[in-house]
Amino acid sequence: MFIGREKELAFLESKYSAENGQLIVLYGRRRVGKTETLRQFCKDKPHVFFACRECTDKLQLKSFSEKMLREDIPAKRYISQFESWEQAFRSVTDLPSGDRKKLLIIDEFPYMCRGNAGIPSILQNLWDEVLKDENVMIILCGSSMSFIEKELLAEKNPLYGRATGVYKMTEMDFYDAVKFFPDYSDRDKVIAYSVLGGIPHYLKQFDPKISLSENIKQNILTKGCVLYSEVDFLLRQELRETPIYNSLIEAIALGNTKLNEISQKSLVDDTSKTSTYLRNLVQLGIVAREFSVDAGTKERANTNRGTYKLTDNFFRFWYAFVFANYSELEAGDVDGVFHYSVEPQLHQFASLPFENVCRQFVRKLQQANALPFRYASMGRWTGKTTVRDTSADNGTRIAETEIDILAVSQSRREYLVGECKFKNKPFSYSEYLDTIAKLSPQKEKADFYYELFSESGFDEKIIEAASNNERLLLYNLSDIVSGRSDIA
Ligand SMILES: Nc1ncnc2c1ncn2[C@@H]1O[C@H](COP(=O)(O)OP(=O)(O)OP(=O)(O)O)[C@@H](O)[C@H]1O
Repeated sequence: MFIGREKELAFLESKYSAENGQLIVLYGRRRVGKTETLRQFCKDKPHVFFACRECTDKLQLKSFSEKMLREDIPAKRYISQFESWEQAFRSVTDLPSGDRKKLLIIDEFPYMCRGNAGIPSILQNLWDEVLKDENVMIILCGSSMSFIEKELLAEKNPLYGRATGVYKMTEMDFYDAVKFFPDYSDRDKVIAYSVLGGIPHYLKQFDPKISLSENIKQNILTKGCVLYSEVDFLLRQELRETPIYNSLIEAIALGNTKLNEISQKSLVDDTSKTSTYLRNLVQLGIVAREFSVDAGTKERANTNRGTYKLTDNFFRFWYAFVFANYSELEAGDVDGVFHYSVEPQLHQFASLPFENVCRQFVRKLQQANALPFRYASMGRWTGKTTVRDTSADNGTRIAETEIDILAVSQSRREYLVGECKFKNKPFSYSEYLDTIAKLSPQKEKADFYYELFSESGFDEKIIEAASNNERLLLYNLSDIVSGRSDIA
């Protein structure tokens, strides 16, 4: 069953119905669902779908010719193979499609270019000369992010400026991801998303008919299953020096977030080298460099600033529980690892991804105009604040603090402070007071709203406070997971 991807399909449809030739580049990390989305898009349209292989240029041209000459085009009557790529690409204009667009999809386009570096310039000449004015749509698809971003779309590339649309596919959001296990409880949906993230290939490995625990055991921890070896496979495919990347990712998974911490922990010990390696992981969509929501452009440009987080939930899980227990799992002790390592920590492990789910929920509220104001930026806030400390001389001290969600309006006169709790007890009134205290010094200058998100509800005192305060909004797990915007 095909799930989600409405935005991607709407983008492709809008290009399909536009006049003039369309040259589209669609790319994204491996397993993100590019091929499946393209198949869904073209399933009710006349089209040619060519998947490039890693092979010589001659073989590629031969396979491409066979594919095109299977269509009812004039060339099939007098040749059995195209002599050149120029001739082959030109034949797109002959594809029979009635009055619809002639649609050619080239999947794994980087393989084609690897076999023949001249392909982009052949395509560019033909595009300028003929194709751009024809009723054609050519989609170039690829997963090699560095090739697409640094070469194909770079200024020096012949195809630069020709593409009429460029779309980078990213992982599914929480709301689409949980459609892979519709019968799970809300709590298990959050935990399953915390384990697998939004990559459809990973989500698909879970059997929605069996429990979350059984799925983790059978489909991640058991040697031989797809997800057991996926991380290794992906790193080997995309990067050289996998041992170094392994130690860097493990360092981040263990909670090291700053460049020098990661450098020391992974024993790379050279921050500029570490920074280069991390950049590659960011490009692959495995790691993200985060800044406090109020960080300026100067801070963001400084390579030593920012904190690193694993954005890919599955990688985070894999390094925390598979990599860390590799010998036991290799020996087949799945139940032992699950019982002693995964089960006791799983709930706590989900609390960080839960914050991300709540941010996605806030974004939904904004899209539905269900927030008290429109925010211009939203994210985690980190900074210094004054906290109560009875042991200090004046009863207070300055401490580093974090706010899970801070949304700020364009005028910076409205602030929404969100706190997320994924735990087995209700959000308490004193935790609410702690939240209020975090940004207290600036409060007089702006309007503050509080939104609290809790897995296990709220204590009576907060519920009463919220009933008398329209600037305090409470959201339960079922509100957040359903994504409904009419509850505020
Ligand atoms: N929207 C979706 N709904 C359901 N299953 C999906 C969806 N997208 C992808 N999948 C499944 O996830 C797996 C990976 O998808 P796909 O092959 O399209 O990814 P890709 O980005 O083309 O990967 P690669 O670059 O590694 O070839 C496939 O088994 C596919 O069936």
